[in-house]
Amino acid sequence: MASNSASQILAITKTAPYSKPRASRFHQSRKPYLNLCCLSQKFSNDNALFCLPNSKSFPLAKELEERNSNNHSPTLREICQDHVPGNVLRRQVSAPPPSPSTICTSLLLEEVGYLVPTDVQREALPVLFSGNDCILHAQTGSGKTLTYFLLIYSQINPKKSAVQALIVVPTRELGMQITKVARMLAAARHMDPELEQKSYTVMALLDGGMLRRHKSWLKAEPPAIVVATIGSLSQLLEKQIFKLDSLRVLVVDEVDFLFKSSKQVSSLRKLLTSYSSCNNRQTVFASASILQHRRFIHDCIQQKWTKGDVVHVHVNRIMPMPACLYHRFVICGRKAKHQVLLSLLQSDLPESGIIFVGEQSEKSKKSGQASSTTVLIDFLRASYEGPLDILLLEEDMNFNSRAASLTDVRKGDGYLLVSTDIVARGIDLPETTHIYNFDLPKTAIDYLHRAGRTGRKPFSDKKYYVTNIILSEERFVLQRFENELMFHCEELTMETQG
Ligand SMILES: Nc1ncnc2c1ncn2[C@@H]1O[C@H](COP(=O)(O)OP(=O)(O)OP(=O)(O)O)[C@@H](O)[C@H]1O
Repeated sequence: MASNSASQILAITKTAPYSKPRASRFHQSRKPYLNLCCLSQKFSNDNALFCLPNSKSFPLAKELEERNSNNHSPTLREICQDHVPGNVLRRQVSAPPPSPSTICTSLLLEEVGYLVPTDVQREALPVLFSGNDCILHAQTGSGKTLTYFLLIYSQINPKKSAVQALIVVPTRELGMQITKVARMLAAARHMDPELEQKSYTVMALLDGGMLRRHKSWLKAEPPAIVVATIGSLSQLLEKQIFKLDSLRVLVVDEVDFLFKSSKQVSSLRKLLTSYSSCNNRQTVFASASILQHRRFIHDCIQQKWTKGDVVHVHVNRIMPMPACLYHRFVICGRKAKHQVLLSLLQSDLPESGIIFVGEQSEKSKKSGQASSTTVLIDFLRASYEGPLDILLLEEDMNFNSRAASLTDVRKGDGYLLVSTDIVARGIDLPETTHIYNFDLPKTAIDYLHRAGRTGRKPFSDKKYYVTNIILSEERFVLQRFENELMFHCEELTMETQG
């Protein structure tokens, strides 16, 4: 994928009906000046995280023409430029005009093929551009990240030396992914004639990072955007290494996960109320799963985590699980699980897959037993003869090895990633076609997020597979997940059953 990116951008641009570069007339003409060389250089390094639709399946110019002639629903760019008159939000408060950087960002998205907004983008962007706080509650893989970045890039000023946007994430891995998206979108500044000299700086303040180096950077020249895990962020805020006085947008991604975590919740509350005030910023909470959302919204207002007119954008409320996922289960004995997985891999021929394994208990660690992940990896390395790379990612690995696994996954050669729930939240690996629950997750919400690591191409009509390898006594647990999340799981019978 990475090696194709430059040619994809060029291919799309050839078909796009754009005029010659006229930077000074940019705003009147609404036709972009796109520094292709510069963009293609940037994308060739970073795009592995951002699935670029291929130009053949995404005929931009043709689609634009058709949409223009058919009284179409708005494109992403139009939403950003016009704030969509007559949109879902009726109580628009004095909406500011779209900033050049919002338009540039949307133009950049269009150039890489992101023409049509996803449901959550269509519903939430007008709300966000109107200045409201927002709870983005939409399926996994539905494009919530871009939604809040379009808001961020509409609000921040690269000429100002202060932290203006903060994105809080639960894991280092998700933080690294979001930082890359932020940096990719920052490339849009090259299309804005007013911002020639200044760039949007993005800092990743993540657990396991080099905080000492970050401290000097924060003091010398505060970045416009910070992506942080709550632990690292709190350390620096407590020591007053930097302040959030100029904060315009605060995003808490995977908000339900962070509020559920006993380690992180008190720091999160402090961030939301003591280090900055909801009256001075726009607050965005995002997740595919917000249990008891009415209660949560009530708490948001009561505790002043958000302003009183926070809008709950809830997409696909009837069906929390993406419709493109096809769920199956195989019942077998404990000892046959490895063999069943192997047979599934041989018959499914995944393009890439993630195999979720339960975390090792403290008791089993203390007794010196090998973890299930290690046993499984050893088994696959000895028995799997297919073309995919077998990789491991789990909490107990050090940060460097974790980063190396993710880099290998993103090389694009096809992978079988054996992992614990550490990759279940937010990680975007669009090449994943199959999920295997080697061990069932503990809760329905965990099932939803694990399953959501596949089916991450918003407009694809492909089917993606989630397969559960269970013991007969676990059938009722899976049934409970099915009822709670309203999906159907089909039984698969296999000859290798033990
Ligand atoms: N308008 C769009 N057109 C095409 N692809 C898009 C669009 N918006 C987002 N995407 C792509 O969809 C994929 C999923 O997006 P994203 O990671 O934001 O999902 P999410 O809603 O945050 O999911 P999760 O809840 O699992 O974190 C990404 O690869 C992203 O590049």
